[in-house]
Order: sequence, then structure tokens, then C-alpha cells
Amino acid sequence: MTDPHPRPADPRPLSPYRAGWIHFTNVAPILDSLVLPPGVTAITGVPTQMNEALLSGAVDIANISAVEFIRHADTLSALPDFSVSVLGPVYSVNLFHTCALSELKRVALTSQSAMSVALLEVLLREWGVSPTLERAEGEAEALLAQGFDGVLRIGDSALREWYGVVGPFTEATIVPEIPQSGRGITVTDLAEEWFRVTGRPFVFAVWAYRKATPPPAALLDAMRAARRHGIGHLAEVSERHARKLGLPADVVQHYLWNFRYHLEDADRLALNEFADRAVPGHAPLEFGVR
Ligand SMILES: C=C(O[C@@H]1C=C(C(=O)O)C=C[C@H]1O)C(=O)O
Repeated sequence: MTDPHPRPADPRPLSPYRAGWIHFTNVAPILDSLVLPPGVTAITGVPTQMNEALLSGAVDIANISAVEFIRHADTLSALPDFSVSVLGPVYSVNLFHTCALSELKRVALTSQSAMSVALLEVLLREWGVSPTLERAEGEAEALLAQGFDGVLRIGDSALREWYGVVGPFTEATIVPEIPQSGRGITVTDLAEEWFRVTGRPFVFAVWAYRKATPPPAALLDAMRAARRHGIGHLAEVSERHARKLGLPADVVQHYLWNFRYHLEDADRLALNEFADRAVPGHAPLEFGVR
């Protein structure tokens, strides 16, 4: 008997399917308890490595710097319900500086980041300055002592350095008033600056895949289950990572509950606004499989 409701052929490849994860603490609520379905493998690395892995075809899906998704919107699609976004401060994308923002002359950039560098470029225009930008690795404090007047840092090391400069404090201090300086260094949180300028969230990462290789449904189910579990057990996730980072657990828990992991309408509007400012003429952003 012929099927009266034939299903369209599923274009998703069966296996192997390769994923690339940026595994900073801020994605721990999604990735720590992720159990990959059979046939899916994963590698990990910093944002610029995972951007490159996705674009070169070394992996099929990755949580990449959102600006790379924007720059390659013709070939990439993003999951419609996953993101690493914040509304206001992020605490781990920081410009450490020793002069006023309007006086910046020489800024060190981390080679780990694409998104934060693009955000800094947008903000430098807002601040009306055009310092020289150089790639340089190392601790912010050491680079500032070497003649840079600004240092951009991201991820776990930026979170640790931020707390080293502005801490120690308790959860009661964080929400009403975040300290902004210490040890002769000011810390400008780039996501908070973006919020001041636009009133919008900031999307640092999306889960992008090459349009030719959409993820199998089993991987998406596993990712959603892992996120549900991680957000539901945030205190345990925070304690585990606080030990690794050498930070107080309540500070790490605040850091984590501050993220928006679902790419809602406000985040999409923000992503499009950023795209128009940072990558004029970009192809329309496409959000693909559910
Ligand atoms: C918020 C962060 O977001 C990350 C920053 C990225 C970048 O700067 O390119 C890329 C992916 C994000 O997960 C962070 O690393 O602190």
C-alpha cells in the first residue's frame, strides 16, 4: 500500500557529524552535560579556532563568534533558539585601560576573539577615537605596563582578571553597582557599553552550521536536554567552575545566570542592528532547523 502522506526526504546527513565547541565557562550550562548522540563527534577550541574550523569545513556545526556568522551569512545558517547573549554587562569581555576612553592611543587585542574585536571597533567609533590596534597575548596588567593604554580580553581569563582588578566583593555589590576600577586600571565592559548605546542585548555567539550540513535532530534534542539540565543545576555548574577559575561560587553563579541562551526576538533585533553597523551590505541572516 502506498503511503498517503509521504515524508519529504530528510536532507540531514546520518553520520559522522562533526561539532566544534568553544567551551568557555559561559557555555558550561549547555555543554557540560551534553551527551553526544551516536555518530556525532566534537572538538573544542577558542572562538577564532572554532570560527576557522566551521568555515574550512573541518566541523559541521559550532558555537562561533556571531560576527563570523554575519560575515558568512550566505553560506551559514544559525540555530533559531541557541545563543550566548546578555542584556547589559557580560563581565568577561573587557577593555582594561589606564587612560580615559577618549584618549586611547594603543590597544592590545586578543587573537582568540572575532566578535569582541568587532564590537570594540563599533564602540571606538561611538567614543570618537581611533587608536592603533595590535594583536598581543598576555595578562592585561602586564601589557598595560608594557606601553599599551588599553587591552581587550575575553572569556575565562578576562573574567578572572576583571575580578582581580575590581574585586573582592559579594553578590550584594554586583547588581546595584559594579566596581569599575582598581589597582590604577579601569575595566570597561563592552556589552554594557553596547547596552548604553543601543538599549539592546548583545549576542556574542550563535550556533551556526554550514547550510549544506544541517545538524541531525538527535543532536538538537541532546543540546536542549543538556541546556535544560545545566540551567536547572546552575549552582552545581557554578561551584564546579568556580573551583577551576579560583573565583567565589556566588560570583560565577551571577555570571552564568546573566546569560541569555535562547536567541529570542530582542536578541535577533540586536544581532541585526550589530550586523548593519559592523558588516554593511551583509547577506540576510538566516535561522534554520528546529
Ligand atoms: C562572552 C563571551 O563570548 C564569546 C566571545 C567570542 C568572541 O569574542 O569572538 C565568541 C564566542 C563567545 O562565546 C566571552 O568569551 O567572554
